[in-house]
Amino acid sequence: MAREHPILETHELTIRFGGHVAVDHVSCAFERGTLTAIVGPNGAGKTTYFNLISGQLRASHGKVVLNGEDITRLGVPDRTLKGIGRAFQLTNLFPTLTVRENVRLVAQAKANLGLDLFSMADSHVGLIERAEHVLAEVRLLDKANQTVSALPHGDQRKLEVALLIALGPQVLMFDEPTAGMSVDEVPVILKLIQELKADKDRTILLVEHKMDVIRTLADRIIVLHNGALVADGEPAAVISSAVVQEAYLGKRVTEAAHG
Ligand SMILES: Nc1ncnc2c1ncn2[C@@H]1O[C@H](COP(=O)(O)OP(=O)(O)OP(=O)(O)O)[C@@H](O)[C@H]1O
Repeated sequence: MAREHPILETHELTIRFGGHVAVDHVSCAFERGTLTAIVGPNGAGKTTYFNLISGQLRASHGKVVLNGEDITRLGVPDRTLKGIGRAFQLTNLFPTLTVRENVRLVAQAKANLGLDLFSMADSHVGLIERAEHVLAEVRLLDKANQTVSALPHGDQRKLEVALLIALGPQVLMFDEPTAGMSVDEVPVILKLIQELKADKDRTILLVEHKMDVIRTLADRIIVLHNGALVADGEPAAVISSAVVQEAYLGKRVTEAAHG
């Protein structure tokens, strides 16, 4: 069977801040329907690499290619429209509106109907249905009528994922999705990401420090170190590789990974 081209590619992607090369000629391809964890020590360039892919930062050199199209020169809104969705970037929730209204507004924006809450939307059955479908996917349908400000923190994070999904992204990017979560909330978000992963049309990139999370979710790990890609492969092989043990994981984290 002929292989499709990867959904997302970076070619020699590089950014310099003054004399410091934060992301250094990173070439990597991400296949449809896979979840790749991006790991590396603090300051390795993981978030900067994410920013270059989602458009928050412009590359000094190299390219970002989505579905075969060079999107390097596009800003965040255009990249979002083309299918790159980044979670937990901003708290975009409307706190005084209900859960359903929040998702419906995003679905409405996606449908290019504008952001007027009181426009035709309430009679717009399709948008409501779309919102409810998304809420069912993140297991929030039973809270559709609740005001966002009254939701527990974990449900607000689920709602953020719902807003992301309502945009219909092909690539979903999560930067430390469990950071700041309580022990009760972590499994909920992990299960949610696992369920999102089950949809083979979606490609997920995950920046994560916790090895147990990576082991649970990732099909593949790439390792950044000093801005450069130093390892790439299946989780077990990458975690046990000498380069990762020495350059990144170290004894302490390895112990944590088995703990
Ligand atoms: N806007 C900026 N201006 C100058 N330097 C920056 C900027 N953004 C990031 N850097 C530098 O680039 C390097 C990579 O930072 P980045 O935040 O991408 O690392 P990281 O791997 O995500 O780290 P962490 O795991 O701590 O979040 C760091 O040395 C950081 O100080």
